[in-house]
Amino acid sequence: MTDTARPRSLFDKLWDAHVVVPESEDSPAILFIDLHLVHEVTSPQAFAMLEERGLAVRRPDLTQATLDHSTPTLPAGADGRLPYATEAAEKQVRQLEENCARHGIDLLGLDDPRRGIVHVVGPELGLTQPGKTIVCGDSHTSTHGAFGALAFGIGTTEVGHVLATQCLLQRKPKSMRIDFAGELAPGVGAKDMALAMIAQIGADGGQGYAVEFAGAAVKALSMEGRMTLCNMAIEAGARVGMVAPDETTYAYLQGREHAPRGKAWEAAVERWRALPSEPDAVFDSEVRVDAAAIRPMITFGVSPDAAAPAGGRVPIPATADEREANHYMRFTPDRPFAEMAVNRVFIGSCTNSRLSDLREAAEIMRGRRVAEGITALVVPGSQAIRRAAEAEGLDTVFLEAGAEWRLPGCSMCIAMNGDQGAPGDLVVSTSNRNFVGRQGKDVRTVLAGPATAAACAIAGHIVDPWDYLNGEAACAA
Ligand SMILES: CC(C)[C@H](C(=O)O)[C@@H](O)C(=O)O
Ligand code: SF4
Repeated sequence: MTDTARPRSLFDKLWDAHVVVPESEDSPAILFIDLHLVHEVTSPQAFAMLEERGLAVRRPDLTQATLDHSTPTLPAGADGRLPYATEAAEKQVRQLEENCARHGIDLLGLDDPRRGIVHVVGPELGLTQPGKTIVCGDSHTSTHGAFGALAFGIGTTEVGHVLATQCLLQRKPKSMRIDFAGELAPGVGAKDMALAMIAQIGADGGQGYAVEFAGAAVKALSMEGRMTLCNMAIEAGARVGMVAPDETTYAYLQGREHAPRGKAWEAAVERWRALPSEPDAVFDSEVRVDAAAIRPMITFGVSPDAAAPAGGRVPIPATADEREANHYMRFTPDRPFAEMAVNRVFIGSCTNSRLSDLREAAEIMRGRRVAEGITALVVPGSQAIRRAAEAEGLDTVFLEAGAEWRLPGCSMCIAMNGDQGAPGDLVVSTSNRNFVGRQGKDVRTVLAGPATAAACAIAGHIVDPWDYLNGEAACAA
């Protein structure tokens, strides 16, 4: 039962407000879900389950679907056909189109000017709002927590449960607050914060916890930066990452397609202002990260916690796992990262494909050329971002630098659509997972922020983006 006298955290408030039936020893709580996001990979079996049981979708009005994982990022060929990687990919797309049509679910279809990666379009359309419970059959649903929502990934069976009932069985996780104290150095971004945090607490450091990111450096982040940070919560093992809503949040949301308007907007903001954790709220675990000490980061292993400053040296592997990871990555221990040659660069994914990310990459690429022999792919997170980037000429910057400018989707983040590295390639990627084979068979992935990835494309090897940034940052380096 809720102890109303206890000072509550943002997470407590979100949880309490959505409990339909409280948790007991024998049974998890039943939570009401305010927004269910759906994509083509984890929904086919869930819809099939509904069919088998003759069930309808309980709340199509609270369900939003998009196509992102399997969609090509190259346009249709001369025959008018999209270059799908496999028949299975095309089938997934068709299946979601049919399922949405049958159940009256709004789908951001292939030709929809609002289509994009599920975790990019939810916020963009103003569907993601403070105070909501948001689920999706996708682990990076934590991204939406950037708005002060309780958002987490669920499995396909649970997707079926939510489609059928708009509710979900859940046990309340423990709570953790990660406080980023101090101010970031110039040229350091949210991705660097995420990688530094994961390196500090480990890829399982957040397991079993709902994490609230707090502190001056988090407060100073844009919504894009907060989304990047919450997106990576899952890579620290936490299913939930959150940031308390504030003026930055409201300014981002106001006027968006699904945001409340007029009097309803004012009432909503008033409700949202009551959400942040109370000063005395108690967390099961508290972590402090020294934000000022963070440098542009990269990963050097096959787990996101194997992260270090890009300007440093390859750590000497100490355990059997580290030796195995090092063997796969083929990095020379104790040598500068800058000696490690790069084959490909991917700028995109739900972690780093928003307009601010593209601007950051373009700032480095402007007036420079991608190094000989390197393929650089820039994939905006949504059609809206693609249009906005083109309106300010970022596409020209990338193309003139010798990079490719593609259509929105998950693309090389997971390589389900055919965009992938060749065996042995070293790929510097702004995505969130560096697992073995994630970007193609035997591909070695180095995770980084957009500025670092762009700088690596220009240099042809791993590099600290501070080498390319002028003014203050260069002096600080
Ligand atoms: C395809 C989907 C189930 C998966 C996820 O849950 O995260 C994907 O988005 C990923 O990033 O690995
Ligand atoms: S961009 Fe990558 S991490 Fe994000 S939803 Fe797509 S596959 Fe998953």
